[in-house]
Amino acid sequence: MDRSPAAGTAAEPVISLRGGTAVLGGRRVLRGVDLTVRRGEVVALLGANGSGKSTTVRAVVGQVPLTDGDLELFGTPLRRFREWRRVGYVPQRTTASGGVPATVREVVSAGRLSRNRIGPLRKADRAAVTRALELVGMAGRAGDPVEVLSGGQHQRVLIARALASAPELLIMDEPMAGVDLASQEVLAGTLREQVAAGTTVLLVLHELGALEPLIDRAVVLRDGCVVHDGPPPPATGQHALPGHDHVHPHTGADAETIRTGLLT
Ligand SMILES: Nc1ncnc2c1ncn2[C@@H]1O[C@H](COP(=O)(O)OP(=O)(O)OP(=O)(O)O)[C@@H](O)[C@H]1O
Repeated sequence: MDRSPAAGTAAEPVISLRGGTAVLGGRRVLRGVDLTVRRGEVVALLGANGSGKSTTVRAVVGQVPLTDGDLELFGTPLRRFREWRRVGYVPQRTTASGGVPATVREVVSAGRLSRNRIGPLRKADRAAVTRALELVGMAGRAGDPVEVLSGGQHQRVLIARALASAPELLIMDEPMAGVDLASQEVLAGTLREQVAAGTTVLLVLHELGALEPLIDRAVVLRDGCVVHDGPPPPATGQHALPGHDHVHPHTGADAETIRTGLLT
């Protein structure tokens, strides 16, 4: 899919990670990762279980400190970067609430806080929250407690929270994992709209599946190192990549992602 800017002008990097090294639990889990994502690109970060995909995106959003290497977001070194409203982040298999009753609208509204001081949302914020809920097909559930939602609906709410700030860069860690087929369809459509609107996207995936038509480039990790950076591996060939031994914990739901062709 060609969303590149005018011929001859390379889009500027939105994410620039050079030689990223991270240590967790006394182990080097990232060992010199280079990752560049340019404006308008859709990049998939692939690799076996434990290869460092989540750690890489957590480092990009400042949640895991780098012990070595350089990281810039929108051309600004991470330590000086303050414009977090430009970034939407959906972590892996998270829950939207920690036991405190919260409605769908409240959770999504949290995505606007980065634009405001804590306090009542302005009219524009309320409109953005409603729009984000509409994007993921959850506007009719705005007043429901998140506890009553299915896993897939929950994920849609978390993605709406990330979209509520209209981010220029959207980072999602395994957005389809454990998500029912109906929600997969909605999420795929939402992502397609975001990409069409020019949003830059970094997706952690364990396989391209139905999202493949959207992906411009794939970066494959193995043992904390980049072993491929280029065209997405063919759908069936991905598992043939050296070192690919991913365990598939969500067989039922994920098996469907391969066949649905939701984005075609
Ligand atoms: N908080 C932590 N403390 C210690 N080790 C950790 C921590 N988080 C991750 N690791 C280890 O770092 C390595 C990379 O983990 P990471 O979650 O980045 O891999 P991944 O490629 O996202 O895998 P998966 O597909 O299973 O999510 C793994 O060996 C993991 O066990």
